[in-house]
Amino acid sequence: MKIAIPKEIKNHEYRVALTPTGARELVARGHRVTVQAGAGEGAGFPDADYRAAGAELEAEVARLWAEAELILKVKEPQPEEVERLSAGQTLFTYLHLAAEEALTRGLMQSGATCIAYETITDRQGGLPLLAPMSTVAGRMAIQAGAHSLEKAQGGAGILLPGVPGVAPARVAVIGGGVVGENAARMALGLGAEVTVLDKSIPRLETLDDRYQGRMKTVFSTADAIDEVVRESDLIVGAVLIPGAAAPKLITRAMLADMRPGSVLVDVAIDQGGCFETSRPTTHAEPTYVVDEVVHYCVANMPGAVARTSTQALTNATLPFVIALADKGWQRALADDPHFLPGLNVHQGRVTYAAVAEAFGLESIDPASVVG
Ligand SMILES: NC(=O)C1=CN([C@@H]2O[C@H](COP(=O)(O)OP(=O)(O)OC[C@H]3O[C@@H](n4cnc5c(N)ncnc54)[C@H](O)[C@@H]3O)[C@@H](O)[C@H]2O)C=CC1
Ligand SMILES: CC(=O)C(=O)O
Ligand SMILES: [Mg+2]
Repeated sequence: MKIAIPKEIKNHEYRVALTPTGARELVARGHRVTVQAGAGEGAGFPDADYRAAGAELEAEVARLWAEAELILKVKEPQPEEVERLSAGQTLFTYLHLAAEEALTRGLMQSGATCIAYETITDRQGGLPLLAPMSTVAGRMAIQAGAHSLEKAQGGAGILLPGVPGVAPARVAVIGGGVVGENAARMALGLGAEVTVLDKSIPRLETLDDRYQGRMKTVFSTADAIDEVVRESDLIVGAVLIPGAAAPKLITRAMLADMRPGSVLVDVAIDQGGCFETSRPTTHAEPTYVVDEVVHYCVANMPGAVARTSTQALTNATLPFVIALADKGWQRALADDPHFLPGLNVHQGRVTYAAVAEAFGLESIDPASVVG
């Protein structure tokens, strides 16, 4: 199969969808891998490494897209990329469609088959292609939050661990899944006082057991959120309802209850964000202030640590890429009930119910298109 790896064009996105190691695996199976010249540079993978792995390099981006059967990317296609997509092609990348109606409609119009990393499932009920980047983003959320608490960034001037004689900061994490656990773990490691809120009792049990009560676990209700809003220096938004737009858990009115200089890090921003005042930001300008509360809402946090993230992403995606390349998308999805929910859009139809619901569109069962 002809597989193309474009250079990512989103603001400060340095990841690439495939490492040279991944390219070598595909080439060894008889596939033709074409990488856009310079695509791996931001992640520390020069063109020569891809060439050595048996991939071809292409400098002309229009030709790269036009000749591909399967396109592998990291971030959702930007408008000029949507225009390059055509019927008969398969796109495999993060899509987060429930947060972006124009993108959803653009992909429908392209006629292409669009498979999202973030809605593929596993036997344990997890999201195996989201998990590696959630791990990265969760860990980064505390670095970003700690930096934002500095006075020069608009923060309250609070050091997360405190010092002897001065209390540590209070950190609340709303959503105790992969992002949430990793954020909480980093905050604990830095010596902050940590509370995790989740709606899932089994998840709270796991966290309580794993961290032996070192973090406070709280069932997530409106009352519980009111309380952490009043008490926290840093709040991380890490909720997810798979494939759907994130629920707004902190409203603008509630910001009045936060101390000036408190910080909100909305990791769930890629699904629309879980705070009413969140809007997507970029690594170039990651924060803004509303009602004296600093907001950090970068939608591609792992892009900043592109080397680590690219390796972790390829480790997770490669088995699925191999299945797509070896079998074609229809057989690959039909053979694997956990791969099938990855299908979001096919030939103009939405095949993921939560995405269709977000925009009042009709969805069709993905099983009906794989035969
Ligand atoms: N901004 C970025 O660069 C990145 C963003 N993300 C995003 O972070 C979000 C979280 O991802 P994961 O941790 O992997 O998901 P996950 O599925 O592992 O965890 C989500 C948790 O939220 C909980 N939850 C749902 N509704 C809740 C509520 N009302 N209150 C409290 N908890 C609630 C669920 O029970 C679950 O434990 C997703 O939107 C994901 O796309 C992930 C990676 C990078
Ligand atoms: C999950 C995602 O959107 C990212 O890693 O950028
Ligand atoms: Mg986006």
